[in-house]
Amino acid sequence: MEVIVSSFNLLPSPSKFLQTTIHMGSLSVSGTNPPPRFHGLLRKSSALRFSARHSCLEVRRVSYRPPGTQQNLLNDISFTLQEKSFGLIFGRSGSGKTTLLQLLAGLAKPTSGSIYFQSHRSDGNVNSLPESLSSERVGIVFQFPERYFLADTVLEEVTFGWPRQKADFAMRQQLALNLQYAINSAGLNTISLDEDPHSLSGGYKRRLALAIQLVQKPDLLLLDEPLAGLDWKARADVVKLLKHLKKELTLLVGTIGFG
Ligand SMILES: Nc1ncnc2c1ncn2[C@@H]1O[C@H](COP(=O)(O)OP(=O)(O)OP(=O)(O)O)[C@@H](O)[C@H]1O
Repeated sequence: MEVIVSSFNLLPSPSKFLQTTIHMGSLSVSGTNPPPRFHGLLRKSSALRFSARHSCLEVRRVSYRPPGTQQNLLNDISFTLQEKSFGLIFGRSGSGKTTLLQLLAGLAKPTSGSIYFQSHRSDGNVNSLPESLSSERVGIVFQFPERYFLADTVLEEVTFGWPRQKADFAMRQQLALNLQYAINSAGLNTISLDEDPHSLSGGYKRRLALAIQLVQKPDLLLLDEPLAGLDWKARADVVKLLKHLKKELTLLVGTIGFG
């Protein structure tokens, strides 16, 4: 099994394209190129610069063995991803991409190793204690997210997880701002919020899935095969949207790639 995490903003040389190869079991892969469908996103992110103070997602020596099994699905994985950059995990089907994303989203706990946000000063030294990835700070969009739509309207779908009891004014104001941010950021402002989610085009369904996560204003957004099942036009649409989103948050995408 193998998983490759590729990013143009891996530390410690942010201006240079670096590729981290993650060794799993006895196999390793090197010299592999990212899948072409994400090239535009990766090229753009190489132009990013460190800000005076920046925060990174740090994955350190993470291994994972599902409870009750004898074999590790992930072995000794380490990488760093700078905030507001785009990272790509690519590997063969069954190599563990989804498992890694689930660990990052806190849906399962690593058997060993650690996952945290670390803030750095401009000289590269750490600035504070590591912070855990709380569920409010991390969003995850699963493969074919439209299969999990439950509501009758776009508005209900985006606000599905909101508190049902009466919120005070400050909270309602914050929720309204978050809603506006999610709708605008996901490019849903051209459709009616009364629309049935199931009647949307493939590309708009993916936009809606993104809006559902964006409404909680995460720092890190994880996407599992965000282009799967889309035609070329919808794919281009989603890639364009991701390019826009990486200006505001850290994106990590899992996708099939063979090198
Ligand atoms: N809870 C579990 N117990 C045992 N095996 C598991 C468990 N979860 C996943 N697996 C196995 O671990 C391997 C990695 O699965 P995972 O879904 O993470 O791979 P993937 O790279 O995302 O695959 P794909 O590209 O096909 O989605 C697969 O062989 C899968 O069957």
